[in-house]
Amino acid sequence: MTTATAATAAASSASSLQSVRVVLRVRPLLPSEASSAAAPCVSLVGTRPGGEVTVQLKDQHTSRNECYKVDSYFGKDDQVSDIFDQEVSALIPAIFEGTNATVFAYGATGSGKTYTMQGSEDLPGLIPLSVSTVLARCTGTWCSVEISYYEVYLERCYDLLEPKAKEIMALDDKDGNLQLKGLAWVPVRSMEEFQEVYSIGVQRRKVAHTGLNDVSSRSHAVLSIRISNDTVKGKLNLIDLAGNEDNRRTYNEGIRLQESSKINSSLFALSNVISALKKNEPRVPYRESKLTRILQDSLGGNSRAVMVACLNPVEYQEAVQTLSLAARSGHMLTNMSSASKEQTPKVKVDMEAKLQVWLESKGKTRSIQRTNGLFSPTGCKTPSSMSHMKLPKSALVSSRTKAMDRDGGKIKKVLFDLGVHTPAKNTPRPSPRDEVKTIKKVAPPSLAPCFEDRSESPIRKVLSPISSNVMALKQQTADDVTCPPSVEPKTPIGEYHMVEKIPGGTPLDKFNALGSNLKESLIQQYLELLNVANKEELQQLKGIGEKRAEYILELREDSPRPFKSLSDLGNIGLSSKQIQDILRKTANGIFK
Ligand SMILES: Nc1ncnc2c1ncn2[C@@H]1O[C@H](COP(=O)(O)OP(=O)(O)OP(=O)(O)O)[C@@H](O)[C@H]1O
Repeated sequence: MTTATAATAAASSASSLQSVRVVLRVRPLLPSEASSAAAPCVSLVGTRPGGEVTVQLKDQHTSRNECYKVDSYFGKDDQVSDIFDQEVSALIPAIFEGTNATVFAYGATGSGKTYTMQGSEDLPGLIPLSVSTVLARCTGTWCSVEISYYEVYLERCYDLLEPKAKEIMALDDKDGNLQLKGLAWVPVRSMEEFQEVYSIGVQRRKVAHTGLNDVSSRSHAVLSIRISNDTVKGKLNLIDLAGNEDNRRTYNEGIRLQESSKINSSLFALSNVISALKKNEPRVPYRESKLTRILQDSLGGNSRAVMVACLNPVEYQEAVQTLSLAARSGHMLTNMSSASKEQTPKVKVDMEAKLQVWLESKGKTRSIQRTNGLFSPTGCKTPSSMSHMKLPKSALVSSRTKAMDRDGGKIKKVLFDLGVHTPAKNTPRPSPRDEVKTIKKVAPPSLAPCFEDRSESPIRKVLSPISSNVMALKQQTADDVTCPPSVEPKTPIGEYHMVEKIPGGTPLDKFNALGSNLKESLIQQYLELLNVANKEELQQLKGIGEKRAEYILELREDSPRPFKSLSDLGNIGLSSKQIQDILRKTANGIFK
């Protein structure tokens, strides 16, 4: 057992008490990634016996870093069987008492969700491990086991066990209970039977090659195991969610972009549901997406859930996005590097996630390079950091690719060959030669190769009084864990003070200072207006239409003052050029 698993072992007894546990799974570097100059962005900084684990995300290109708390952590040396033993197996006895449970793998595309849920021949995932455990428990009893397997694709449900992709309808019965009309339940009595049925379904699932994953899942796939005996029926849902996608990186177009927009909005809806459940809110928004609708009887109430948040260790932005959405689920974000930072980053991240969903639901994407590249310390990417954009084919053959192999029209039984799952200590680990070890450490890149030349950009000049006041933030401890200090650019908010005197300055210096202060004042007033104006007033502002005004009001519900600096305008989908235009027109208006 590794250090991380030892720390989480103590937590496993506590796991049965929580309704939603969030566990972090960081996959190893793939051979194709190991050769790039990327260093891991995630590290374990502290554990508390029987309690949470603190992880730090750190961007190697900037000084930005964040700490999050999760219920447990599984690193590159941990196996899926460790996750099963410590987090999932505890859910199984409850389904024999009629309680439903859900385990879902959540994360960006290529972060290892399918690897974790489905696994491979040699290293079975949580799905086969769960089925074998359930079957073993049923041996010698009157209990029957059935499985269903379906996917949610473009907001519609399709049965993966039916030869012709049959659509399933989610309906309420007369008692108000959810029924998935048309869904096939197939009895399974052995792992062989399960393998046969499941591998056919796996091949029917919609996957496609994208810019980030050779075999990217385009749907959420739900494998349900239902047990029934004379008195009870219980269900365990095991869900391989489609990856949260950043279309700036995937280069998705057409149908891929449409898929991606639905994927992202349904994941966002899922995080809203979990957030509402965690906060015990009276209304849980199950009906916001098909995914949450079909999980209505397995999320909430006395059901229990485990969210496995999967991370690619070299993708900082993705990691932030994954952990912040998981944090929206009421679980994680607890510590930033200073008291003053405590609120802003969460708000920013939530806004980012919201904006992404909002824009993508309208078929648009936003260029973060254009907005963040100018204003944010995270936006300046070096060519080496962009090397992930077109990955060569992975040297590892994905489990799904293997599962999709055909041999003379006959489906190969390649998913796994497993009887009953044995505890982790007996599970064969990969031989040392199979382990991916190469993690390169690189010197921090210089700022020179940034897309935007900060010193020359006209808007950068306009913004210089704001973005230059970078200050070191105070180090803060989270319980006994310390997150390293960080710096964050801050925009002064509130009273604006005109600099009246520049000691020793020439009349021209004074005049230039006045101009710069006027610009700053204008920006501050504009931001302030966005923070306080009502919808009608917002609509009258240049560059803010009705939809954007509504969106601003929505953001203000989450955070009273969401606009603290110009970079926050990126969060309402305004590019740097648009911001520049707005400010220029506003300034022109003054002199009319
Ligand atoms: N723990 C791991 N150890 C070794 N390789 C892994 C691990 N996790 C994932 N991989 C490899 O990483 C690649 C991407 O994994 P996977 O297909 O599971 O991602 P995903 O999150 O399901 O992506 P998508 O959302 O696009 O379907 C695959 O080649 C897979 O074999």
